[in-house]
Amino acid sequence: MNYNLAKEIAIASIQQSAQLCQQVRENIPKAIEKEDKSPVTVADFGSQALICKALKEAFPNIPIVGEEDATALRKPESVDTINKITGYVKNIIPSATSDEVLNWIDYGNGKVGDCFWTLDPIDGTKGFLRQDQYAIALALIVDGEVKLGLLGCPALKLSQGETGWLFVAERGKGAYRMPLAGGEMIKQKVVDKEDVSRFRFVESVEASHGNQALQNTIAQSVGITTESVRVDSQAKYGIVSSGEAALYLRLPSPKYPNYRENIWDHAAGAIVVEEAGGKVTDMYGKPLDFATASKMNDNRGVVVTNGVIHDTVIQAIRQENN
Ligand SMILES: Nc1ncnc2c1ncn2[C@@H]1O[C@H](COP(=O)(O)O)[C@@H](OP(=O)(O)O)[C@H]1O
Ligand SMILES: [Mg+2]
Ligand SMILES: [Mg+2]
Ligand SMILES: [Mg+2]
Repeated sequence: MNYNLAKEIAIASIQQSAQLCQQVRENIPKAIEKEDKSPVTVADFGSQALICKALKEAFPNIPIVGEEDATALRKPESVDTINKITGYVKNIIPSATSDEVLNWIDYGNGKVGDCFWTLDPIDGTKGFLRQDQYAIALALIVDGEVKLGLLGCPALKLSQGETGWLFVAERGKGAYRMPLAGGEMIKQKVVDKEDVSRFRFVESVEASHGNQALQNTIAQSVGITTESVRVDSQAKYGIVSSGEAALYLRLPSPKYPNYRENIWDHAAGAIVVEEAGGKVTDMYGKPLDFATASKMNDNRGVVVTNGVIHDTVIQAIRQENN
């Protein structure tokens, strides 16, 4: 597999998708409710259409396991929505028709296998709707291992540089970030233990996506006394990978004890942190399973660290659970 070509196609399609998402955001999009009651917007669909089209044209035989699906859009009552999505896609691909856009979205109905992409066209839809953080997350998984991961974070501002970053990581070749609009690649490195000033922890904004009380207890028990930084989406992985936080905790919400994490919510972020020297496991220290299904049925929670504190965090979680 030519990972350089894959990276190039992925970067270009994420940049296109970020343009569409930002255009939608300027027009204050409305949430559409999905069957599972979670929100989706015309940007989620438009982003999935653009990225799936680009990937399928370059790699026709590699399935794409994407979050969204066009079934609901094919219903007669959804004609306004699909026309709106196609309008935004046409700003990027003028020749696009609604039928093509529906088919491009449904390229994302691929199944996990020995080589597949997983795509979250907008991770953090609630953040996107709130005009806060969101991420366009794409990963390539080969023989059960994440080989490539890309995170487009159009609204992310770090301690230096402009707003809008694109994180790129290839297994064994390090993690980098570049300005989303293009520019120099900056090597990523997680925070050292000594750098206490950046020894912060990040967690979701949405209380229902984690266990904020327990997350704060665990963070304090490993010496992080500052308030948590609440951020939507896998931008949290970009922040840990940039060395601007030491820990991202995502413990199961007591309200949804049977919830299982989607692979598209973590695959890209995981390699972006691992290739910057960090570590990503579930709350028991088990590796995340990106190979078996689109949900990580045998994992509970997610722990993301700078590596050096990982075992201490897992130990602290074990103690709290006894
Ligand atoms: N009860 C729950 N526990 C954990 N994650 C959840 C959840 N309900 C939804 N999510 C996931 O949380 C993701 C957003 O993560 P974060 O909280 O870090 O912003 C959502 O992705 P989408 O926004 O792509 O649907 C969704 O998949
Ligand atoms: Mg969603
Ligand atoms: Mg998501
Ligand atoms: Mg999503």
